[in-house]
Amino acid sequence: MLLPESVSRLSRFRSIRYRKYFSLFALGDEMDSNVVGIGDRCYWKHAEFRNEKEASLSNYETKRPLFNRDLAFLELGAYQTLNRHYCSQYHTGEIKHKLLGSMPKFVKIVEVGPRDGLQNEKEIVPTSVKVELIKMLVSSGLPVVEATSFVSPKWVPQLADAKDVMSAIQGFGHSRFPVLTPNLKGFEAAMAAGAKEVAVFAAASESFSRSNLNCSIEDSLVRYRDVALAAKNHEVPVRGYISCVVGCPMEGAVPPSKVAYVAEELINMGCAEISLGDTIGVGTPGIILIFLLIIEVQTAPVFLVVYVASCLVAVVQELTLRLKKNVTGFRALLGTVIPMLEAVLDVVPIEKLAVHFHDTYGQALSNILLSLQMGISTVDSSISGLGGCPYAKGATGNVATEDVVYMLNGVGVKTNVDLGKLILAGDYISKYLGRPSGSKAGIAFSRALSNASKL
Ligand SMILES: CC(C)(COP(=O)([O-])OP(=O)([O-])OC[C@H]1O[C@@H](n2cnc3c(N)ncnc32)[C@H](O)[C@@H]1OP(=O)([O-])[O-])[C@@H](O)C(=O)NCCC(=O)NCCSC(=O)C[C@@](C)(O)CC(=O)[O-]
Repeated sequence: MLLPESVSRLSRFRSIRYRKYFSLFALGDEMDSNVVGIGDRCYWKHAEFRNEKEASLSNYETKRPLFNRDLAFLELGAYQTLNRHYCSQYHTGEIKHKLLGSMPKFVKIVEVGPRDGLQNEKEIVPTSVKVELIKMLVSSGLPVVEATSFVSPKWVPQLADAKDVMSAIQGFGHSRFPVLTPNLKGFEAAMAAGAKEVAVFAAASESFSRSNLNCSIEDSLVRYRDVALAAKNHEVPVRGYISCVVGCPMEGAVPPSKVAYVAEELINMGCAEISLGDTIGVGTPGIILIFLLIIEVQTAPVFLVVYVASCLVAVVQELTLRLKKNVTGFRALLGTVIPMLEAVLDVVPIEKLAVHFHDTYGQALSNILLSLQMGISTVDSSISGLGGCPYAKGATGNVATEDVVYMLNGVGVKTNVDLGKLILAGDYISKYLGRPSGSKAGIAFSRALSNASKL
């Protein structure tokens, strides 16, 4: 089934009153094993309302009726409505569309909410809440949940309970729980607390390195060589973060060559994975995609129009910036993420790269899609879009995990993450923090859930 057909079907579905459509849809999937034949499972089901009391569900392709029920039975309410995320799964088969041809089939999501998310909270979150959040994240199927940091509690008091968090989550599910370690002291504490993976965090900007680590880039790399050596002796994998890969809150634009330099140093000291952090969320996907998309836009309007619009905003923002700085030429039109990724790809194998986008300017999903099209298959994100770095003023949260999973479901890329359970985790932490979720998908699902409970 091709993307354009699915998209036009999706848009037709929207004409149906959404509350009822989604309840029906979810029920259709739930009843797959008993009621719906094998051949019907992979196709969109078509919900039709004959009158205010009855509805029917049919296989959209074959028009085979699946069942007719009265609405009272179909509108089972909250549980089914949570499953409305099925609407983002346009098909379950192979991705064949040429625009999506280079996308990976599976994306590993690295959840950074409990660490990156909670390190920036004004009020310190109690250990029990952190532990419950991690438990919920694990139960959603996330393969990696970054649990905490073994950094100086003077610098990040929010994570001073790292040891207690680690001891409480031992034995939780099958997820991996890496932790941040800025030096040997942190590494040793992490090992004593039972950590089996660690991460070091350098920066591509000198000023940011000093404000985050109180040392130069070179000095941080010296420390990290010690950590990497100790980790090798313990047979513990090390992830290497690089902050400010496109822009720095103090220095402005960061040259791709600086990012590539730090990436190469981290790889050479033995890091198993390099995560490229757009710490202040200024990266833009660039105009190249727009040319590509204009060719495709006639065949897949709904999906692409949204994407093109966000690219256009990015380009206007980029051009304005460049004009202000008197920079001209084609390079400006490339955006900032493509040149940075290209420079890093010269020195790090693609399978060792991860992207870590903050959503300060609303560019994170576009940048992620672009990175996937370039072949990257590991994406960092944070539940409910929590986060920011205490040493990067103005940086808002990371891209929300719920939004990333929703988008990946929509383009048929597997994550093995249960979106319904993620939404519950996001709801839990947002309620605790007493503010709305930073995830658009999370807010939409929660609203639908509360509407359904009123049925
Ligand atoms: C690196 C240091 C420690 C240097 O900080 P310093 O003050 O230069 O270090 P120091 O060696 O002088 O130590 C100061 C005190 O901290 C203690 N200390 C020293 N190390 C540790 C440790 N590991 N664990 C516990 N305590 C430690 C040390 O013992 C001493 O205690 P005192 O003697 O004064 O009582 C400090 O700058 C620090 O902890 N920085 C961490 C900042 C941080 O966590 N930032 C957020 C994470 S990075 C991020 O979020 C970006 C990322 C990864 O998400 C990607 C992106 O988006 O860009």
